[in-house]
Amino acid sequence: VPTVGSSSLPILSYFAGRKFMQNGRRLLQEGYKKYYGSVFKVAMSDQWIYVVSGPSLVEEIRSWRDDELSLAEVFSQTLQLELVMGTKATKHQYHVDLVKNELTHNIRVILPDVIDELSLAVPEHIPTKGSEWTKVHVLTTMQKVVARASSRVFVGLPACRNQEYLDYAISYTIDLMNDGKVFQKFPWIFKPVVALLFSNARKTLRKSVPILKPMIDERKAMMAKWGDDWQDKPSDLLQWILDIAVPEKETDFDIAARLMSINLASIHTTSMSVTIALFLLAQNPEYIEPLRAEIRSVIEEEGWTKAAFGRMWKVDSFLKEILRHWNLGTVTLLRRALKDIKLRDGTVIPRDTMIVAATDATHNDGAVYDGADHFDPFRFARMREAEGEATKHQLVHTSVKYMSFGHGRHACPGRFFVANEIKSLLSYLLLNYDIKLSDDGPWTPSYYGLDIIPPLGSLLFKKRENSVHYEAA
Ligand code: HEM
Repeated sequence: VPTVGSSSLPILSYFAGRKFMQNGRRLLQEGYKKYYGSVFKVAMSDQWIYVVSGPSLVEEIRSWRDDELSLAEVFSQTLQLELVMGTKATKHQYHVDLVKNELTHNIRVILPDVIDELSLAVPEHIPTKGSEWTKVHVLTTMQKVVARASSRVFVGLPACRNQEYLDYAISYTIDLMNDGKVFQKFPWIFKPVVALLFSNARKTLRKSVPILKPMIDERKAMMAKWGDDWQDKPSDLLQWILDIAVPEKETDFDIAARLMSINLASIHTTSMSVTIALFLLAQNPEYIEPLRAEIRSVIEEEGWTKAAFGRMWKVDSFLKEILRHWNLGTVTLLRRALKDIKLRDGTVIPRDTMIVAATDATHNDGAVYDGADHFDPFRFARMREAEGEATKHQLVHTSVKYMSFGHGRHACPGRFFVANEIKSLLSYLLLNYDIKLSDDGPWTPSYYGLDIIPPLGSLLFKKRENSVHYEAA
């Protein structure tokens, strides 16, 4: 397997790995061009990653079984997940299926709650006065708003308004990443002890348990009294988890660990995407009116409903184009080989290495998208207008050409929910606020290692005179 950006010799590849943090995106694009349709490898400071490109290899990767190429095992060793979260939540991840099935099928029912929560959380976190411009740090504000709206459907009231719980929900991801950096410094034999004694994520998770406990106890009492169903039985992730966890005799810690796993997958991905969207709008004010006009007209006809968000083709396209052009990670479909994997072309991916798809390079390939290096907010809306193409170019549709949510069996199960959540939030913001750049200036997209660096500055927000009353239909 050819190497890009370094020598294969261990010491040289170590230094190349450090360089990868700065110029990883360029190296992946270089490897993609040179070895399109085959496999190349790049050095990261602690491991090699094998990169595939082209439709047939992406299809091949996604077709391997989980006991051969595993998504769950990608970070489980480096982050010592079993010790941080316990065996139950790491080994039997039924909470992922609950997102895929229950959450997705209930979007119409839970959307009014999301909208209700947003309508309270946004003015609280964007406290404008009269017609003055107010400077707002966008990423941290969106984390708080998204954590609260998402928690409304993950744990319901009152925990979704408990600031301490929300802080844990937000910090869990950051704690895990910081833990990973600490664990990396120890030989494997000491990692379990270090994880048990020093993991911040484990501490955060433990601190969330007493906050959730009264709700868990109350719901368990209702389940004991009424069985499977009762009037006003909550429709939220906590309840769907309890429906399985209680007969399985899982502990409160196991239940909290499942909730935190979903917070991990959802809060930062969503808030980063919204933050990028807001900066792009402030930097390109000409995008705002077409979006606002579309939002206003469909909400006037349909109310704040799933049907309305389904008809927002321009908003959908704008969001899809953001993730096409600046995907949150340069690669997706991350998998760890649990044994030597022999691909159809004879390439062998050695056991215990990571294999990924070159998502950013594919998305920015001129042969895949016309004018790929140009951000074209309404490209997907135009593509949908062609005969028979209306669903193929929706935000939630994945393919070998569009892998921002992965592709195949493990494609992001939260994407249907998040498409509605982001559209609700963006609609609320655009109808109620004017937005412009602050003296922090515009966002210049860049990546560190495999990840995008989201906008870290502030924007100015001003309440619009003709704000739209926000009410779930
Ligand atoms: C813009 C926001 C989001 C992006 C860009 C995103 C992207 C992704 C990607 C790339 C994957 C890996 C897919 C693969 O490797 O094949 C993934 C997995 C996952 N996502 Fe998302 N996601 C987002 C929001 C959410 C939300 C809101 C939830 C929950 C409500 C969620 C839940 C999950 C879960 C549980 C998995 C693991 C799937 C599995 O293990 O099979 N995501 N997501």
